[in-house]
Amino acid sequence: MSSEDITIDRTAVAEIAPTNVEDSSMKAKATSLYDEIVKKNPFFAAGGGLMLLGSALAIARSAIKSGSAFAYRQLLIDLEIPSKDKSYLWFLQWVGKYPQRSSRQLSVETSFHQHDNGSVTTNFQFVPGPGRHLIKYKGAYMLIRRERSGKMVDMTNGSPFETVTLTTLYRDRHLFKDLLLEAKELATKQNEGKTVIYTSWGPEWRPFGQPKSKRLLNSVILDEGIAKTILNDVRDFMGNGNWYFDRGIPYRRGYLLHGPPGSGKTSFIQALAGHLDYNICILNLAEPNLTDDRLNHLMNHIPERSILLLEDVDAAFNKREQTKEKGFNSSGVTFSGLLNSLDGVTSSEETITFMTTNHPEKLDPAILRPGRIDFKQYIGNATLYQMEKMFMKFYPNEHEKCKEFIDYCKTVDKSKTISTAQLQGIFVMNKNDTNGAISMIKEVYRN
Ligand SMILES: Nc1ncnc2c1ncn2[C@@H]1O[C@H](COP(=O)(O)OP(=O)(O)OP(=O)(O)O)[C@@H](O)[C@H]1O
Repeated sequence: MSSEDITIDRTAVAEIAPTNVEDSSMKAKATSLYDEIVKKNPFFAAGGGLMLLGSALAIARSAIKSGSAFAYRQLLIDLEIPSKDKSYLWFLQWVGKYPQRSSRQLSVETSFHQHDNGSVTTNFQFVPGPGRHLIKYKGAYMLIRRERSGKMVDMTNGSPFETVTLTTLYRDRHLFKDLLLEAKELATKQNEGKTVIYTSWGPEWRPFGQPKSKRLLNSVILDEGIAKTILNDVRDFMGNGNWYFDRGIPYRRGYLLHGPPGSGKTSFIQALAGHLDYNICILNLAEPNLTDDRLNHLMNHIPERSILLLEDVDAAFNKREQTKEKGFNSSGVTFSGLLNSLDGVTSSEETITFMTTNHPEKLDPAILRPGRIDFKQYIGNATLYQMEKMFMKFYPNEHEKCKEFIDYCKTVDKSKTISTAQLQGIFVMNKNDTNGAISMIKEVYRN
């Protein structure tokens, strides 16, 4: 080190020295102040200092917490799908088939698939069970949380309420819509060419079993011209939406099919729904725990593209009689409840309601007014026309035997009738035996 350096250093020391003197006196003051406040103060001695320290830490922790919640809100986005929403089942089906998925908690969903030849296969689908799962969708990671509410149980069907929450980066939020549309498309594709039959589960409509292969319209044999007349009327109604809207008339039409049991009323309505590419919502008004409120709610929440079928509509007209064993023995639906529900259906889509009854004489004339029932059709027991058609359907090419069968039926007293369901039963029991079918019908008529 040169002498010049030493000189400079000394000068620097000389400059700094007074400051250091000031500093050390300040430090001494601070120390004595600290001793005064902290060491000699009984409050601090009693742990107040620790309390202050704890509070400072708590504040810091809550600041970190709210900071991270803020960051979460800014960076991530959640989508909740409750089990009551339509898209819930679509999503579970979709994710069950999604390949890029990592889940360790699985739930099984068993379904039966009926093939066209009638055989049934069982399918097990593994869907994410309650817990956390991760998927990668269109390049974005999504966390799936499926949660079951332990306390809240859906009283109508005993199942716990569930939610699925999807979480992803805020910038990928548009993918939620893509994903749900994809799930809906998949569900629709699975139902293509099939008829979904909905039944009521408490206040909601739920698919009953797997979608069924469409029943061909001509497989239900009604008396001459009836099927065509009904089909034309429904088609005409469906094609005239604007006419109704322009005149402010509710866009709905009610049909009543009445007649003896087993004449094909329900089968025809199901086949008609399939023919029009509609699903069907079936509600039996004789159901003992169906109330006016439930009926009203269900009728106002019909799934899209569905025909509503109210079976045994006369049940609403039964007098409430009390029996010793069962209390009130009629259904919970009242006549005025049914009328209100029929009048109150508010849907932007068309509403097609079919009603069936075996006892039209029990219906109050109030239900028969247009707007409630616009089209009434009797579907009776088998006529000769239907007998011939059914015989030829079961035994194609057996023209001779068909003639023999019909000739015999012509001789039978007109007061003796047989339902088409009974007739089908005879043919089913004699699959390849026309003689067996002929002798069996003779037997039936004799008794
Ligand atoms: N006209 C018909 N053509 C073809 N099959 C029929 C016909 N009528 C009845 N069947 C068969 O009989 C069974 C019962 O028919 P369906 O339930 O449709 O009768 P329904 O008139 O609705 O009876 P209910 O009034 O008791 O409800 C079905 O398997 C159906 O296939």
